[in-house]
Amino acid sequence: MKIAYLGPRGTFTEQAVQALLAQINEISKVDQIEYIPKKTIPDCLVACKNKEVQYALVPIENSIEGSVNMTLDWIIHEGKIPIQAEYTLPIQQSALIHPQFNPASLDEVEKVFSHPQAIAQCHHFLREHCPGSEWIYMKSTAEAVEHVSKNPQEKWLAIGTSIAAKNYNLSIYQESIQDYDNNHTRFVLLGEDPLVEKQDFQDWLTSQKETESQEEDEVQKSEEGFTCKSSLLITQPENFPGTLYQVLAAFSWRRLDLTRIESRPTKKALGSYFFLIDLVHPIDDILLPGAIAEVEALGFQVRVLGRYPCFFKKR
Ligand SMILES: O=C(O)C(=O)C[C@]1(C(=O)O)C=C[C@@H](O)C=C1
Repeated sequence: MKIAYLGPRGTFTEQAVQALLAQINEISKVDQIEYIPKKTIPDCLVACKNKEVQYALVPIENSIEGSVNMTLDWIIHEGKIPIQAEYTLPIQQSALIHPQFNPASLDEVEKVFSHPQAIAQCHHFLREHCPGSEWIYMKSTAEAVEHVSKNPQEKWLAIGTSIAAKNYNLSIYQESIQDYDNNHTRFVLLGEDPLVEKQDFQDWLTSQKETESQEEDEVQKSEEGFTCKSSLLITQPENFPGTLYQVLAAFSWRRLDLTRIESRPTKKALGSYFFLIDLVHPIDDILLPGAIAEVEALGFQVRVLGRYPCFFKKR
């Protein structure tokens, strides 16, 4: 089985894809996996659409920076590949420099390289510690680390993972430089077929709850049933007043728990939007089909982008 992810080696996405598949493998054995690094998010998704790989793992949302619009827009406009799983990874950004560059302070840094999401997560740090620096966006944090590693003579800094620092022989100047401690990125696995059967996931959850050594928040999440999600794309019939209210009412009176609502441009006209809604529910939710039917009866189109299990990093 082949899975594309945003590479090269040493990205956060690589950490996420390996951790997700390890968890899935605990639930039901998966075939031998070949991880295929791709240079960009669209490259991952196109490889999946063209069946060069069976699955693609891409970032979709960060707790500091918000949505990864490239992923959202591709899912909406380009491909009809369903979401099969979600993985949430804590993100620790590190300031990395070449071992030959020995600055007295980061004031000396002339250029900072990283992925736009990573730079955005460290704005305060960069303004305070590297005020004169130029910020240069790369396709991934690992690409930035690799670039700095190949230019020992430069006064450059990369923002990336400590694993990438090791892979490319950079020194870790400072760890955990993101502006907010609670930094998490959600990733989604896209593919035609589910990797985990419902019943297997249910059995696994039950066994997790029974394990006393479980981390507190994991147990809480499982007990609250926050383990299965549905993502819906809702298109409004026309822009008449109160449309969003009508959609929300269908979920609200059924007490369906929305975790995210977002509008994205339909790209047809200024002011024309899709609504993207994520909700958490028990694995066998019986209320959701009724809510979808009600929204459709109001004249909206509803596309289910996926109904999938959610995983997160065990501490
Ligand atoms: O550049 C990487 O290392 C990635 O895996 C991409 C990415 C992203 O696109 O959000 C993943 C997690 C972090 O939020 C920063 C960057």
